[in-house]
Amino acid sequence: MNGTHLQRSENNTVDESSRAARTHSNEGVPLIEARQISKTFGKGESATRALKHISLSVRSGEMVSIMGPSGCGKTTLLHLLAGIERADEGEVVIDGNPLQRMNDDKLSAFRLAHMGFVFQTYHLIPVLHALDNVALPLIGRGLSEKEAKARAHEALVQVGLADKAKRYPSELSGGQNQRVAIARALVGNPKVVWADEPTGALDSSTAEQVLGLLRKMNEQRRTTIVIVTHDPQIAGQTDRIVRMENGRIVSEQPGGGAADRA
Ligand SMILES: Nc1ncnc2c1ncn2[C@@H]1O[C@H](COP(=O)(O)OP(=O)(O)OP(=O)(O)O)[C@@H](O)[C@H]1O
Repeated sequence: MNGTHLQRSENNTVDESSRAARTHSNEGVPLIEARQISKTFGKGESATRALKHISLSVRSGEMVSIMGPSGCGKTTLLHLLAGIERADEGEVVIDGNPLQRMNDDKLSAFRLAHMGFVFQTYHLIPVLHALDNVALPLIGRGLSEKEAKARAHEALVQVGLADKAKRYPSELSGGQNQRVAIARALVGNPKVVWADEPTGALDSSTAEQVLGLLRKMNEQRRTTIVIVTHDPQIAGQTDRIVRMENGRIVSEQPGGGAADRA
């Protein structure tokens, strides 16, 4: 990653960051590159070849969805791209950084500095209220508690939940918890946000709201977003739909998001 750019983004307010993002010089350049990656779980007769020589390139500022039948390898692909799991073969390069050359500590630090995550089941810490959940990645990066909380508050404003800052996950609805998770994903101004079935547990109107927030993040900050989804309505609003079957990519086609931008 370009350290100078990143530092500048971290010091910006939300409005300044979107202005900086619009003039982002890397726009359209590949940010994520997977080259011939494969992954097998287990050994011998019980082995599952989850991914078979997948190559995929995602441009900076792009919003991409990954679709396909259950068990075809979508989550595994997301985990390999994000460095949550390692490929058996091939390589993943994020903004010029080959993930497989990093040891586990470096990889964790890289994820914390440059990536945000949104999961179907939110993955919020139950004993922390919304503000502290959102502040957590910044505390992990070494920001002071005061600074982290100030930025977390801004992020909660962005997702329309400033008034719920002191609520615990158990006191919020599914949609509200997912908005807190999105605030947590965006608070550090990451280059890329990975979202695994972010609307899978939500009703359709709440799902639309959540997708709207991801799209806003993508449009205003030019955050690159990769979404795994079963929902054609969600995928249809992204720039590109990547379809998988049986551990392979079988097609790629433009989604409605690309047309909206044109
Ligand atoms: N940790 C694991 N150990 C063993 N097998 C695994 C593991 N993780 C995934 N698999 C297998 O790898 C294949 C791909 O799984 P993956 O979760 O990536 O599919 P998916 O397309 O995301 O499915 P779904 O849409 O149901 O979430 C499946 O056959 C799954 O059972």
